[in-house]
Amino acid sequence: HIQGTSWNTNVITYSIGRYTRDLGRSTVDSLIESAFGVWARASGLTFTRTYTRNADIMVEFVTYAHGDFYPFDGPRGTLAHAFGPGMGAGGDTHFDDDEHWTVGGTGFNLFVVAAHEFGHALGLKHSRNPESLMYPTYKTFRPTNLLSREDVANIKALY
Ligand SMILES: COc1ccc(S(=O)(=O)[C@H](CC(=O)O)C(F)F)cc1
Ligand SMILES: [Zn+2]
Ligand SMILES: [Zn+2]
Repeated sequence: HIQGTSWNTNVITYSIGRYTRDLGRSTVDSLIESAFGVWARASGLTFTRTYTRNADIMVEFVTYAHGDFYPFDGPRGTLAHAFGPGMGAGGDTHFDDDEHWTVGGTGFNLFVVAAHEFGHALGLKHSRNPESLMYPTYKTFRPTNLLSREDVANIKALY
């Protein structure tokens, strides 16, 4: 995973490939859009959805081996991963479809996990601050203010 690099454009395209069956497509679409919106507000970046496979960030729900060197592991464990900025697989974000993806309540909150992964897709590494979205372990966040002051400072330092 290329870390620490950043995109050299302010308009970043994304495309959604395979979906999960845990949620309706329009629900997934809006959660993904909202997760990008968290970073757009803090960075001034613009995220534009396209319907081609050569978008900067390809978003997919996959299981086990899925075409990169990071196969998923079934339920729990790794929930998702994202490549750092770059051509080709750079930025691509994969969700383990063996997890139960939810809007809230039991299972893993897709909005929260996606916002964390998109932090990686934009070039952010993990934080040691448990209050930060980029802290390495999943927890339920107050969906109102997902980003810590540190998250905001780190994305502003990159863009
Ligand atoms: C808060 O968002 C997340 C926390 C932890 C994860 S993870 O447990 O899947 C993590 C992957 C990651 O940090 O992106 C682990 F190393 F696999 C994903 C999203
Ligand atoms: Zn993958
Ligand atoms: Zn992470």
